[in-house]
Amino acid sequence: MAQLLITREELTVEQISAILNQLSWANLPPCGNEHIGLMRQLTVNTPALDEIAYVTDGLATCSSWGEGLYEFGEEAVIGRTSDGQTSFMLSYMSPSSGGGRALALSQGPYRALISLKYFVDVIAEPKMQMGLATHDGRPVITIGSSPDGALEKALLTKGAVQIPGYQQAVVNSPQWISMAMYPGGGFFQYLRTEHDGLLIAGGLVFLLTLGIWMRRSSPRDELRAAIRSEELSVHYQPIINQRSGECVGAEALLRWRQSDNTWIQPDLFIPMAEANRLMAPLTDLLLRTVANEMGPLLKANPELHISLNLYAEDVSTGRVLGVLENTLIVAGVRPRQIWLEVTERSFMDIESARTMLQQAHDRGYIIAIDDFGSGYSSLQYLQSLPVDVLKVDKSFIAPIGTGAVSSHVIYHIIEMGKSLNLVLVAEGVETQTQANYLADQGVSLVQGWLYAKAMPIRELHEFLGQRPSAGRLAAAASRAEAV
Ligand SMILES: Nc1nc2c(ncn2[C@@H]2O[C@@H]3COP(=O)(O)O[C@H]4[C@@H](O)[C@H](n5cnc6c(=O)[nH]c(N)nc65)O[C@@H]4COP(=O)(O)O[C@H]3[C@H]2O)c(=O)[nH]1
Repeated sequence: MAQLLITREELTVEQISAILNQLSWANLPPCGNEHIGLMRQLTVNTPALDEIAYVTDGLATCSSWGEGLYEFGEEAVIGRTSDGQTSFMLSYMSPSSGGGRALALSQGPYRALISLKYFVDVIAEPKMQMGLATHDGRPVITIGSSPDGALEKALLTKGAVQIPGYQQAVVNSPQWISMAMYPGGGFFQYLRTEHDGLLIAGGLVFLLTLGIWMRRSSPRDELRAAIRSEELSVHYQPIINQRSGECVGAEALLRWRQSDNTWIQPDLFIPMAEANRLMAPLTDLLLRTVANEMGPLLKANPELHISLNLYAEDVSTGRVLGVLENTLIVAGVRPRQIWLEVTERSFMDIESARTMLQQAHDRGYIIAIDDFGSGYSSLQYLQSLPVDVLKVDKSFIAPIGTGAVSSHVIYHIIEMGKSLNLVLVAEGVETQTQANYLADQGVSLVQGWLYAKAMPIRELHEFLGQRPSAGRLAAAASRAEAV
């Protein structure tokens, strides 16, 4: 886990430094429409990033969310990237993004802000404590720390001192110290306290085994092994028509549950898979699992659809079309029940993307643009590609009803979608206020925790059975399975 936290940190810093370089190279007139549009597009397409601000003399003159002056609170510089170009500081989000604490990456006049909450999402194991500190032991983020301050003490000693009553693991990188602690005695403590003799006698064997285990259990190797042993599973998040209350489909989302029952979030392991060329096997696993688990339900309910996330290379190579044929289509699912979600990141090679999406569209699949941002280039893509559905990213839904500057952006996105005759799906709907606003604007397809979180297939069957108009879906699926 300590290694995973550092991996997330390093991948995030690498990705965001590249974004800041891109902004500097673009050299656009500060705070003009094009400049704000580019900052917004980069923010929306980068899950880790909450906001980019353009700063002069400690004042932000504009940000991804528009114009408007605001002052940064007291910031503390805590380190620099190895090339010295980007510095890290503990900072604050702007008032329109909620004002919480943030890690800022600063390069020239740009400040990229990442909410500290982002790093907390790494684990879902309640007893695990985790912390990230600067290389000299100053805590930056702590997760689940206990009142005895054990985690903070361990971080200050850079993990050199073993805190009684905990198992602890520490990983050092040139910039960071990452620590994971678990209460109670574990295997290592048992060996150390009770069986010193055994430890010495077996030391050589133990170290050899540990060496092999450590080599095998880098996060990358664990992910590879998890894909091979199908340790990853798929959860399904319902998509609801809020006018009729019916569940019209579901989005398939990958989940990784490790052998110690820790859940790892996709926005951590997917970048790791991308960096290690593991995305193709991951997509194959997704499609196989969805065909097995949801195939009968979809076959029996022609009106129900499944939304699948494709990654950039799935789109540029077109390889995924063959995999779809051999999995979902063989299982009797109709192409129009399959929505392929693609993000703007897939359009780096726009010509290959256009060819693949056109082929997919011609075969009857529905093309959805995911995590849609409102930059100028987005509109350009929308007009030139065979797109049917626009999935409005949750970052545009969250500000609805808060009075934040960014809350107006959603209105323009909806108008744009309507003018292009696209079906709109709002993602990340959490409150009734958001749902009412969307209904008033004519957006009927919604997805979010207000209705349901992503769930395993068995719970999806129960969910469908409980919905008044959708009970027939589950019943029909059971009949189909029985045949
Ligand atoms: N705060 C909040 N969040 C909500 C709410 N409703 C849904 N979400 C979360 O929003 C994400 C929606 O998926 P996405 O934008 O496609 O974003 C996905 C997608 O880009 C990627 N991903 C997940 N599964 C796959 C996959 O099978 N293949 C590929 N290529 N990417 C995947 O990982 C991203 C994150 O997935 P998840 O962590 O499952 O996070 C999911 C979902 O759990 C809500 O009301 N509030």
